[in-house]
Amino acid sequence: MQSAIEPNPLAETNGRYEKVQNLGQGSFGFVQLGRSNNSELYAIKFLKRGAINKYVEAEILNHSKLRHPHVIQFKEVFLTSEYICISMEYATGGSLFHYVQKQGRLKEAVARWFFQQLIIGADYCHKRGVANRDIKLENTLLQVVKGLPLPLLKICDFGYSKADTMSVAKSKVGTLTYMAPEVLVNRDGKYDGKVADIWSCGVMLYVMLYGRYPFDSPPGANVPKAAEILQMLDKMVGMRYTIPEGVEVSPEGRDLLQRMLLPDPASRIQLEQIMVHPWFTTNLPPEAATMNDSYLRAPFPPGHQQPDEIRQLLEGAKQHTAANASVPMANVMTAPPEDDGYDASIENAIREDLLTHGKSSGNMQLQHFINAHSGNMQIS
Ligand SMILES: Nc1ncnc2c1ncn2[C@@H]1O[C@H](COP(=O)(O)OP(=O)(O)OP(=O)(O)O)[C@@H](O)[C@H]1O
Repeated sequence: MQSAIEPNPLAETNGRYEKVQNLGQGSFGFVQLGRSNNSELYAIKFLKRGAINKYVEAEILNHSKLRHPHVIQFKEVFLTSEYICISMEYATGGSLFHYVQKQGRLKEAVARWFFQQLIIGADYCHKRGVANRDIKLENTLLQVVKGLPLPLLKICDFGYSKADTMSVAKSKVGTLTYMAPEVLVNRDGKYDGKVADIWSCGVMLYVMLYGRYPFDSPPGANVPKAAEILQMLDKMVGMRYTIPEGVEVSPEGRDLLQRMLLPDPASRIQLEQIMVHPWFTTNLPPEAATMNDSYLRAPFPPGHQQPDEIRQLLEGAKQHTAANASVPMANVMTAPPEDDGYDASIENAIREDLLTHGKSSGNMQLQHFINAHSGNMQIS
């Protein structure tokens, strides 16, 4: 039975979707399982219409551009009086985070199975011009497929409403553990998101193989202190990640990890190189190596929502609240508001603090790294 406090926005869709159950709550919205009027199940993410800003918009548009077996399939965006709703493929197997947590750590062959799919999915996204910027075990879902010994991996969550990197740090300390060092210190967003994704994939591989994070995240508080982030950054820059005792990983696996977790983004291994690395190519089905060429060429099916249509829908949603949501979209197209509602002051304060602490730490290697990547060459 529907509880009074559980929202059911799908009731407004005139039977297009009906709510089946709640799937979960994120920092910026909630997700429900819905059944469409042709009896298919979809995961539907609900974000408050007022929460739409340029980041949410970009991320929804990015997701809509992707069509690949290792990316959660975007279906459509629609509005209810209070929410913007993103309908997408429903992954039945939970997140890879829970899978790894349950097993403690994964055998090398199992980790490779997931990692190969992660990299092929990321390569497709990058070739479509989309960097995920929030790759982590929690954002990779599993699809159980009959006849397959292990679930398929699906990249999901294109950073809806949290594309700004330090906003992630503020909202969820855990995400910091996947963040590339150049992202942590960067002031002006001029890092390469695709190269940063490779770092995050390296952290994921490490966690799958060792059952722990390579660089401990700052403890406790919701908003981590700059000094704590600095300790983590120091380990990243010095490549001091812990190798737990008693865990055997092949030399090829360790070599790949080391190349992915290189602090200097320019020296970090690239996706094309990962895809020919001997650890990666072991047991790789021959068709997997070239599958992205076909997916990049494949046309979208008829009826696929076009970017302009999505933009128009979002624009309408931004302009109109519950009270006047029924105004036809054609009547609500006006210039986007200047203020997108995003308050960067806390993030900026943490970052400035971090850079100041780094500057005065006396650690030359750290200072050098910060100089090179903060976007402010005056720190010396
Ligand atoms: N396509 C999907 N299929 C199945 N479950 C999903 C799907 N998308 C999201 N979920 C589940 O819904 C829950 C909420 O997801 P959501 O993306 O809103 O937040 P989150 O990623 O858990 O947290 P945050 O927003 O803070 O990163 C999660 O448990 C997630 O696994």
